[in-house]
Amino acid sequence: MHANPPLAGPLLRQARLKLLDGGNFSDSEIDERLARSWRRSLAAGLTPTGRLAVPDNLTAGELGRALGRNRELLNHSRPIMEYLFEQVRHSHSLVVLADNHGVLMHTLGDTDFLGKAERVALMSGACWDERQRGTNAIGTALAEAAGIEIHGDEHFLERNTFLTCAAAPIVSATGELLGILDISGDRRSRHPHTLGLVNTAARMIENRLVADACRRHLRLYLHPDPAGIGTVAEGIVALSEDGWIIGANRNALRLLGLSAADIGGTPLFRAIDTRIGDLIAQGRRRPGQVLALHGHDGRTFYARIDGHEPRVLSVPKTSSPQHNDALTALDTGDLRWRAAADKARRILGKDIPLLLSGESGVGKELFARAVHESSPQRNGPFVAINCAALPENLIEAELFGYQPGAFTGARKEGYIGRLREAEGGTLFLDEIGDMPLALQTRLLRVLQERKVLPLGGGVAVDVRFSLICATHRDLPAASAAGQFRSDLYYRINGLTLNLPALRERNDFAALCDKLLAEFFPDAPLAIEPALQHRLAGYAWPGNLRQLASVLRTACAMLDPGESLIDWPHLPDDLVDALHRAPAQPCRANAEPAQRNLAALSLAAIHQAVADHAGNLSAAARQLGISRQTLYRKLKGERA
Ligand SMILES: Nc1ncnc2c1ncn2[C@@H]1O[C@H](COP(=O)(O)OP(=O)(O)OP(=O)(O)O)[C@@H](O)[C@H]1O
Repeated sequence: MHANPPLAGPLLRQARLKLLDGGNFSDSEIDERLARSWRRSLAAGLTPTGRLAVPDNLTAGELGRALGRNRELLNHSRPIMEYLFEQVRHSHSLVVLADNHGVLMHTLGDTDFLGKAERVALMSGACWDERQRGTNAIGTALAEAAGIEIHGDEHFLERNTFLTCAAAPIVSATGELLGILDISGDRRSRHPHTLGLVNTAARMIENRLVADACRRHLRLYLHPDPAGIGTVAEGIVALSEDGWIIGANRNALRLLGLSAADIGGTPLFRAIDTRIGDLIAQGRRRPGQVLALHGHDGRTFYARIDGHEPRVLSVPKTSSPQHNDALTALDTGDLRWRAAADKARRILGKDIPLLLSGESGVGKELFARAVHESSPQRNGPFVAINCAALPENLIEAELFGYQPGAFTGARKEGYIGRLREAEGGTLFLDEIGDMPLALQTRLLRVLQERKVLPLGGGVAVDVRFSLICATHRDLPAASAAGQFRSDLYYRINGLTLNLPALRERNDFAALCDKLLAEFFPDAPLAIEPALQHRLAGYAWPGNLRQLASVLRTACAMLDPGESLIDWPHLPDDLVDALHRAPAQPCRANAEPAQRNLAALSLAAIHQAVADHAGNLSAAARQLGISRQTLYRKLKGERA
């Protein structure tokens, strides 16, 4: 990130005159990023003196949903925006946070320098995407994914040339651009250090977000100088239990010579000459102390280790979707899920059996299907067999097939069996831990010899398929207890992946959005933010299966035209369960973004309803209003 060199006034003026005169400026006359941005603005059909075609502000409902989606970004940004505002308080400036579409989420500061129209344009809900407003610091920082200053005549639209703005991107632990932090003011108040200030503040927000997103993981806080640890310049790296980098801030990527694409697909020892076991041991021996680590190129890093307790380690999280396959389509951002998908991709087409473990309903079968669809044999069949659901007397015939007339009741033409049906594709054996012992022996033979012998004799037939097994049982323990053949266990677990329970995932909001979009692809549905926060804190014993079913039911409860899911749409048993569960603190609701009376009162209503787990009478009592008034207000908001 660097400031674009301030353009010499006459040169810029010349280029601008040509821009105004049909866009015939020469790229070499101006900064290259500015030239790219003016070209993009022209390509979007804008003219510097044109009017904004469509009013582009979000409606209150749309803004509410956008705020809900960006809750974490907002929570971590607000204190730093306040700090930033203190620094620029006397310079007639605004501190602005925009989401990754350029929509303003939160603004702080002095609007006296703005006329009425400009005030509207800089309110929460206004969109500053380059395609709508031409070159401007927020839109251009988004398009360039870099910090940038846009001053006066560098703005594309004449109407914005009274501004001076500096903006910097905020990037997640997995390398995704989350939003933009910006300072905008009157062009006469330009200060040479504003961009540096915004860049630093954006890094501070980013570090808070990364540390929070990775709080359940082993984390390294790194710097080449021990005194740099704990400062805004520190690198933060999150590691999975087996030492893979599953999250990092941009400082860490730069220090380690990595890029965002390496997150999720790189073990730490590729960058640093150390093993995860040694790190954990050192962290335990010298908690909180700074260790010296060495890069393979001889460089020394200093690091503080955090989160090295095994309990903490066993609950890891996110990295970045760099692939365009069926697994990516299921990826909603959870670090641990994504690390599992990254590992699965490494064995695609390699004849290594995959064993999926995880609680019931975490999505093992969907994961297995996505592995198949991402693999070279995706055009072959995917044959799924639930070993727990087949009657014991039929399972053998079902799996291995049989010769004509092999047993009473058999089809007279015989049957090739499910294993042979999987030829050239993937065989998915669900609940493999529930397979009877005798059948385990036969299955082991098939897997070893790659041949199937049908019941009733005949010749053994060659089979070729990829094998994925799934279980919610502890197979090593079942092997030790003699309930599962240990040789079969070793045969099927070429790679074991444990899929996280829903309560352990960090992508609850994104998962809800995905499910709602699946149920109603044409209508954007959302969950009321305070309710969503409450749902995110629930234990979800049935995991994704339960969440999908709850959301499907809630959608069915919506009145025609309604698009916001709230407490009255939830099934009673879930409301009861939430009622019994302790309420999670709801910070974002305690700090409403829209600081006007109506929004404050609505926020108070939602907080009260959430505090009483959807019990409207109790919420009304707490608020000192009648139940009917409360209901009317909730209804009125949705109308
Ligand atoms: N990533 C996902 N996106 C959307 N829905 C999902 C996802 N994962 C799981 N589900 C929902 O959860 C249900 C259960 O998923 P799945 O059958 O794959 O889980 P499982 O772990 O194999 O369960 P079991 O152990 O009980 O067989 C699916 O039918 C779907 O409704």
